[in-house]
Amino acid sequence: MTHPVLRVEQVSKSFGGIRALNDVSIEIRASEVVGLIGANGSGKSTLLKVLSGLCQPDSGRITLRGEILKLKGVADAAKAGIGMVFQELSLLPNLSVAENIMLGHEDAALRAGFYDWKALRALAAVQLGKLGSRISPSARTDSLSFAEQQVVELAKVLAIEERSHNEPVILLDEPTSMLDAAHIEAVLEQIERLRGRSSVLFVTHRLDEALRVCDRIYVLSEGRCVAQRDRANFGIADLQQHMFGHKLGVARSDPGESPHPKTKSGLSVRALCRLPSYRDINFDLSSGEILGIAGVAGSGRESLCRALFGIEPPDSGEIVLDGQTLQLGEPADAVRLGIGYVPAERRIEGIVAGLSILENMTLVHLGGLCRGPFLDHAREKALVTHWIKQLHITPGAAATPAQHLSGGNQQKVVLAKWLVAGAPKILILDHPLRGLDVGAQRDITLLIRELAQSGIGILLIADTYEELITLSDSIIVMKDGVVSGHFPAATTKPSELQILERMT
Ligand SMILES: Nc1ncnc2c1ncn2[C@@H]1O[C@H](COP(=O)(O)OP(=O)(O)OP(=O)(O)O)[C@@H](O)[C@H]1O
Repeated sequence: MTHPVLRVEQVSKSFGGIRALNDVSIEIRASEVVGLIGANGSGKSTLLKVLSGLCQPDSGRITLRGEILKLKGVADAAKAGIGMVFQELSLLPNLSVAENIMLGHEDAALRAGFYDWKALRALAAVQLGKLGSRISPSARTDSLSFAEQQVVELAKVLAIEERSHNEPVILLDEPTSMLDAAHIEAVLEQIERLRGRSSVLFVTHRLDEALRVCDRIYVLSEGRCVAQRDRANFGIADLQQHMFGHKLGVARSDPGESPHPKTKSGLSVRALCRLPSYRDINFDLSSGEILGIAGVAGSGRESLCRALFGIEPPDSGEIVLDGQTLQLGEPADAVRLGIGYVPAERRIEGIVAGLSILENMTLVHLGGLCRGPFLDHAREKALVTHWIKQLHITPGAAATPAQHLSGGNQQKVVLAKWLVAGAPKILILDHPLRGLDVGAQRDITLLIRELAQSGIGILLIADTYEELITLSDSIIVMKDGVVSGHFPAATTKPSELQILERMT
């Protein structure tokens, strides 16, 4: 067995009264891919922040290759050979591949005070070569495909190898959570390539991914490390048992469940067009129906959803709700008319970081929570407390600032925002399960069904084909800005959707 490269011993970290890490001990051996999984709020990101120098532990010891490690910031971590790849790509699109890979370390290519561009490209080519890549170092980054950009991102992290004169330790924070199926595959392939060049700590909510690429897996629960085993000795059910203390049932439609109470009321979209994003879009969404939209990034589906919430008005066409033609100049119009929107980019569009859970949940509905001219604080508090409990939001104090919540818990707050003041007529859900642990995914899946059962029409963009098929009643496929097909979900297979999305 190889020796540990990185050893974390009894590390603790608290934020106010919250113990985010409680005596956590883990180790990563040379050339090993180690998985780190846990429910939302279990401490995964906090551990990565400690290891990348973004925050200091309160107690405990970290050693790297036998030497005690004290990190005052990310620059210290990079010097020691620890690099982090964040959820989203951090490359500068208008720079060349070589400039991105060597960013911050261009002095390695300085000759008599001038940049030697040939030397810079050669240094970058060395990093790309480590991953067996043939991408040209002089290519502009925004001319590359997503998968190629991901290779550049990893090559950039691998460049710390020369600076630290050691095999790097690479921290991957949910690198697949924002991606569609094809891109997830590309990232998992890159992780396989990293094995043997570096030691990797891989955080993911997708247990099947952890079981596929990791040699060993650690499970965190409420800030403690509760299990650690080789991949071969774990199964999905065991992992869930350790994460939640019990096995989870599967949130599938019960075949005996009565059909959604669909009615003739609902949303109709006619000849909607916004060039170059989409054109001639037509569909109906009845009350109580869940309509899934399949399509790859750039198919126009995100832009279409934004039009239906008044963020990006269409050039032409008609949006009709319950027989009334809507003029959606801005999101406030959509909210007033009963349309809710849970965006994919919740941390940017969904959450106001400086406000509390309570303020975030009630922000768009204050009018509906008033008794006469005054805000009914008791009712507001009772509703917010109800949804905190219903969605298992932790920490559960309504006054907690939203920026102190883990990513998954922030997401639950954004969803609750549309539920506190009575149901909207139409709810647009853009990747509603993204970033949630498997338990929360199951809770939200059941909740989405209940919302549809209660008569809300739901327009859904999902992370995976399976999620789209399981949740939807019917599915439209968008390709290059037009609707290329409309199918009942029950008889559609994931492979068919994949072909339809990419068919030319
Ligand atoms: N800056 C902060 N201030 C206060 N509390 C914080 C802060 N950062 C994290 N926490 C709390 O620490 C706990 C662990 O959070 P962390 O983000 O590490 O969880 P996580 O496992 O990464 O969750 P997720 O899967 O949802 O991203 C949570 O209860 C969170 O609310």
